[in-house]
Amino acid sequence: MHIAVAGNIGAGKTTLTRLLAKHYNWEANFEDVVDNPYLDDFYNQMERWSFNLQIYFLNTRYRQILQIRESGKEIIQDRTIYEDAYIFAPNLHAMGLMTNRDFENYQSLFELMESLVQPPDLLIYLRSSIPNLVKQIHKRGREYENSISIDYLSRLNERYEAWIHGYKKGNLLIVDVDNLDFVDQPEDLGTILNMIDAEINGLF
Ligand SMILES: Nc1ncnc2c1ncn2[C@@H]1O[C@H](COP(=O)(O)OP(=O)(O)O)[C@@H](O)[C@H]1O
Ligand SMILES: Nc1ncnc2c1ncn2[C@H]1C[C@H](O)[C@@H](COP(=O)(O)O)O1
Repeated sequence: MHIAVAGNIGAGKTTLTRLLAKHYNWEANFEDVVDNPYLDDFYNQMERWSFNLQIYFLNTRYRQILQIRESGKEIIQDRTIYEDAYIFAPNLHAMGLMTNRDFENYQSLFELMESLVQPPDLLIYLRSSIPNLVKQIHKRGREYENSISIDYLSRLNERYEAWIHGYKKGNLLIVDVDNLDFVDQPEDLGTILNMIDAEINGLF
């Protein structure tokens, strides 16, 4: 079984992935942030590093999906390849931070990869307002993320909402996280677990 957690920067994906992996005894697969060789440079100079970063994420995410399916284990994944290809990359292109030829090249590679992978059995989308994202990005305190603007987050959020609205690849659970403190309030985590239990029971 492949469960994936999707959501904008700071929505709580990594935190929830950890909690769910522990609760259900699933294996957790995280995205490559600490060892990412481009992220710091990207936030300093987006136009210069956007293509490099997108190829890096595409490569690492694709390898993750292949490994998830080959393992046959129950795995929860922190962010999907669809978010790279349907949200981040087109947003950079639309903002003039990725050239047409780089974006076409990227899309062509993604189309090939997409034809070879299966979507998750369950996608959990963490929906968050911009003020909540800003608060949680600051709480996390990664220095290179200080340059993230409200405009950038808002554009991403609009693309997330459009993507989720049309998501038909598999089962989808939407969780509004603005008023859910699953870090310090056990009953809020309980609310999410009940929602997930209902989804999982419906899968089998
Ligand atoms: N629902 C929540 N309630 C309280 N704190 C949260 C919640 N979700 C995330 N956080 C905190 O916000 C910060 C960012 O969360 P994180 O899981 O790293 O987000 P993401 O992986 O989506 O970027 C972390 O410090 C985390 O503890
Ligand atoms: N595809 C991506 N393009 C640009 N930036 C990305 C992409 N995927 C992740 N990121 C960034 C956003 C954050 O700064 C870090 C970690 O993501 P998070 O949502 O905090 O888990 O990588």
